Amino acid sequence: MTYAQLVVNHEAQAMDRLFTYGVPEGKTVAVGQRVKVPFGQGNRRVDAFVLQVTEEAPQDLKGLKEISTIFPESYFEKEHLPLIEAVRSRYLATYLDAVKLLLPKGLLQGMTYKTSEKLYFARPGEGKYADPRYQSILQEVKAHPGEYIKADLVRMGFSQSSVNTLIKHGFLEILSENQYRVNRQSYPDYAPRVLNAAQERAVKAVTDTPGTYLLHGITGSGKTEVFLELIRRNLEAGHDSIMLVPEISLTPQMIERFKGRFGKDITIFHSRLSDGERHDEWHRVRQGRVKIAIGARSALFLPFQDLRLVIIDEEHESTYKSEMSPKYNAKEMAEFMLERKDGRLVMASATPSIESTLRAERGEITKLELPERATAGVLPEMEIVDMRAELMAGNRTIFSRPLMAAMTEALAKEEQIILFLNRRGFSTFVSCRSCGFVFKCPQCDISLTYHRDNSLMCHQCGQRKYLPKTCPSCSSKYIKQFGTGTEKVEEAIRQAFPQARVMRMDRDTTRQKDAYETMYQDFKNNRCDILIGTQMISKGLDFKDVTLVGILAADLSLNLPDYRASEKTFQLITQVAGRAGRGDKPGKVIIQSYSPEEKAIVAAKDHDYAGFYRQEVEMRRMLQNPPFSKILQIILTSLQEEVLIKNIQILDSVLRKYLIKYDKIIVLGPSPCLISKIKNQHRWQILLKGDIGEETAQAVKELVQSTLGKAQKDLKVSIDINPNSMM
Ligand SMILES: Nc1ncnc2c1ncn2[C@@H]1O[C@H](COP(=O)(O)OP(=O)(O)OP(=O)(O)O)[C@@H](O)[C@H]1O
Ligand SMILES: [Zn+2]
Repeated sequence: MTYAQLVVNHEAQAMDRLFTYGVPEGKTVAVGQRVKVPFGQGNRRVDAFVLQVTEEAPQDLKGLKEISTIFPESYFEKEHLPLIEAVRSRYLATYLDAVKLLLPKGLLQGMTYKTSEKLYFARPGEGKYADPRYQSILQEVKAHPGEYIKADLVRMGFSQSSVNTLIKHGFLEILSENQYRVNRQSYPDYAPRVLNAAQERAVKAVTDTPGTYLLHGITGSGKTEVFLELIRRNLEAGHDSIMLVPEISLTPQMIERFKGRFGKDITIFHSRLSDGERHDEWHRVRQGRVKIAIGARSALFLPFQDLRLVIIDEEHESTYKSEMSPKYNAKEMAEFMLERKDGRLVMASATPSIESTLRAERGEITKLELPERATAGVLPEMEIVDMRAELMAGNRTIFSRPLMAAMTEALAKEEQIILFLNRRGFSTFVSCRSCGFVFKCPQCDISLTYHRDNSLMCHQCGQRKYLPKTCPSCSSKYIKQFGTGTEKVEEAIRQAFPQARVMRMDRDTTRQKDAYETMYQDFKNNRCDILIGTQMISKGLDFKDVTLVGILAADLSLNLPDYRASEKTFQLITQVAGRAGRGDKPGKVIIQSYSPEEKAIVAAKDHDYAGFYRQEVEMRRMLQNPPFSKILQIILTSLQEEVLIKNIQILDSVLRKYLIKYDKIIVLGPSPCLISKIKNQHRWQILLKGDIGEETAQAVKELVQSTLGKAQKDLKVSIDINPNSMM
């Protein structure tokens, strides 16, 4: 008899092992196939996936059950097993979580293809069917074979009964086919540029030798052109390529460039696709119909047959680390996958992460540089404005005098302006000027954001309420929003420059499906003078007429309780500033700040990546922060605060006792998280910091599970290695 070891579709931690089942006589199964099996005491039929097939009988044959259904499709191959193991062991995930990465979206919910009944022309109309009302239908279908279903023709104004008659008498034919839910929009050709010397060198280095590369190219240095050329060469050699980008820089412009260069050969895989579309794209890849994918993190696991090139754009972004189980890091997994088949990984950024530059310095990966802009332009001129001095001089507005002057000048010259404000939620809280009371969400414990319709909103849970007229704490009338939101900036701009055409781009204004695309086109075609926005406009945009960038509050991100605050601030300023002066007109950037002496701000002003890196890496080394250590974050959440506190204290003392033998790991906490409550769930955390290897992490995970044991019915645990956020 043949036996199969299966991963069963069951969420419980305790089920995180392989189960052995017998394969029915006369049947075969292979790794990656989906089956149904009777499971548990009630023999409920559940989905499972084959991980191993063996002829060897298991030790304990008692109670062995058989697979009940075998589906024909398989979803992964033997060669994926190391990947599944790696995701499981490095990120403390379950088999099921790891396997799910490789499945098409919606599979376990029973999603299949949409089939549709497409019309084809069969034979010319004759006799009474030569009548124009029939002829016009036949001609239309003949000109567009397989493009219409009946409903389409009716929508176009043809009579339904005429169409039916033509089908009935065999003039038109219906064929049903799997319908791919793909976007067929076509794009103008995006012709290749002649590469400059630095671009040429980078392309050659990567082409010549497999391995991992860090491409450090300043803003506007033409990294995209390097990516396109590398992909073209990889395609020419018959291999598959993936380019990962952060969701927010998958801009219409980026899509335009890739579709315009590679046409239909490419799939764009992002969160705005419906589950159905993702399901279909997965199958297009599986069938080898496309050889290139661009997408967010999860596109890395599309089922390409011969993946040899992965490009990770904006590699410094935190979005490559998943915050949901499995909490994998796509950069690490890409490297893992490619190493095993002599592939090439290119991580690119204008502001590489401290970690990647350190790896390059240590010789673990190869650094390539694009030190100059690809167009005639140079990097913009940068100016820091001390907002404290502005206040002292009596300027209480959001805009400093130098910024006002620069805006006036740019508008007069009919040039475009970008105003950047980071993270709206942080800057628009409402407080009482008499007693200091701050409006917070009673459920989530973060400050509420003021909106212009006089409402307050929690951006964690979405609760909204009206702003009262007086302070709930002291009844004073002097309650006022503090700082600025993008809406307020927009209002102030409209007052200051009533003639200017203004657009605001943030999560509120881009919620509708095509809003982003429309705004992008408007700005590109100079139908707008001033673009106000959040992170969304900080990267990737390449508009030649933008000569002025204003960064309204550079220090907001400096005050995050995170060891990466400084790095993030430097990156953000550099990236936004990089939007200025990309054409042949010189650019100018004004950075408004309340802490103008901060090293992140000064270094960004001086375009001094190397200087910033040296200081920052020393600081990390001194404080033993990553990349010189790992952080393991254990978050407990519960509706019941006492249960939570009691358990986390027990856990803390168990962990401390256990970790005594590891003198290189320190335990921080337990403490309430900065966001101490989400949807009424209280949150506390313990942080471990130090030399935490895979085995240690695994041991800690098991210890956490066993210590909490039954208490887990009242609380949830999340364990994350090097988390994105420590809030
Ligand atoms: N070899 C070249 N010759 C002429 N123009 C080029 C060349 N390479 C790139 N460009 C142009 O330079 C501009 C900037 O290129 P691109 O957008 O690729 O920069 P980038 O490095 O990705 O910048 P960022 O990181 O700021 O987004 C584009 O308009 C592009 O068309
Ligand atoms: Zn809330």
